Amino acid sequence: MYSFQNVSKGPLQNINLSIETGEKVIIFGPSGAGKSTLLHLFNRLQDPDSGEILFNGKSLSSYHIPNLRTQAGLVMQAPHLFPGTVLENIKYGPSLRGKWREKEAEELLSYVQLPAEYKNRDVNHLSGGEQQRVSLARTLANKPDVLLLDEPTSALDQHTIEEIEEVLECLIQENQLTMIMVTHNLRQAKRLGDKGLFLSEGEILESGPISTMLQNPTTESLQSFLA
Ligand SMILES: Nc1ncnc2c1ncn2[C@@H]1O[C@H](COP(=O)(O)OP(=O)(O)OP(=O)(O)O)[C@@H](O)[C@H]1O
Repeated sequence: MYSFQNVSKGPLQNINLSIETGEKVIIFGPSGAGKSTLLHLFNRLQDPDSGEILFNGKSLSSYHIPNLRTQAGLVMQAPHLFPGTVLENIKYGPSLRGKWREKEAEELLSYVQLPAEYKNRDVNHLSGGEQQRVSLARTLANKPDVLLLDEPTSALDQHTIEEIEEVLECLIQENQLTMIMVTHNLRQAKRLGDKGLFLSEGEILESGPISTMLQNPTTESLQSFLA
C-alpha cells in the first residue's frame, strides 16, 4: 500500500519502509524523533525533501491532495472540530463531494459509540472524549482506507482512553482499515498495533511485530527507551 524509498524530510533521514493493506502500524520513540513529521508524509500534510513515496503503486505526489486525504484520513491529538453541531461536522466532507445520505449519521455515531441524539448537540458542549469520537466519526464519514492517528488519546483520562481504544479496535476491524498511529502509550501500542516502527533522531532503528519489539528489543536504543 505504502512504500517509502530513501525519504528525507526535516529531522527524518533516509527512511525506507513498506506498509501493507490492513496492517496496524505503531510509530513510537522519544520526543523530537520525527514521529509526527513521518505521519504527515502519508497524506501529504508535508512532502519529502528527497526520496519517493508510493501509494498503491503510484507516486504519492501524483495524487490529488483532497482525494488522497479522503482515502487517508488523519485524526489529531486535539480534535479540530468547527463550531456547530455534531451532524454539521460529520457530514461536511461527504457533502462537499455530494455523497452524503442523512441516515449515515446514525451509523457513524454508532460506530463511535455515541447515542443518535448527539447529532444535534453543539460540539463545544461535549467532553474531550466525546469530541474525539466526533472527530473519528468525521474522518470515517469520508470512508477512508487508511486511518492516520497522531496520539489520539493523549489528552484523555485513563477510562476514556480505554473507551476510545475499544471504538478504534472495532471500527478498524469492521471496516478493514489500515492504521498508522503515533503513540507514546506502549500499552496502547500493544493493544492496537501489529507492527512497530521505533524512530529515534530521525531514523527507524528497529521494526517488526510490536509485541516482540516491546518484549525483546534488539537495539540498545530501544532497550534504553523501554527501560
Ligand atoms: N521541515 C522541517 N525542517 C527542520 N526541522 C523540522 C522540520 N519539521 C520538523 N522539524 C523538527 O524536527 C523535530 C521532530 O519533530 P516531530 O514533531 O516530528 O517529532 P515527534 O517525534 O513527533 O515529537 P513529539 O513526540 O515531541 O511530538 C522537532 O524539533 C521539529 O521542530
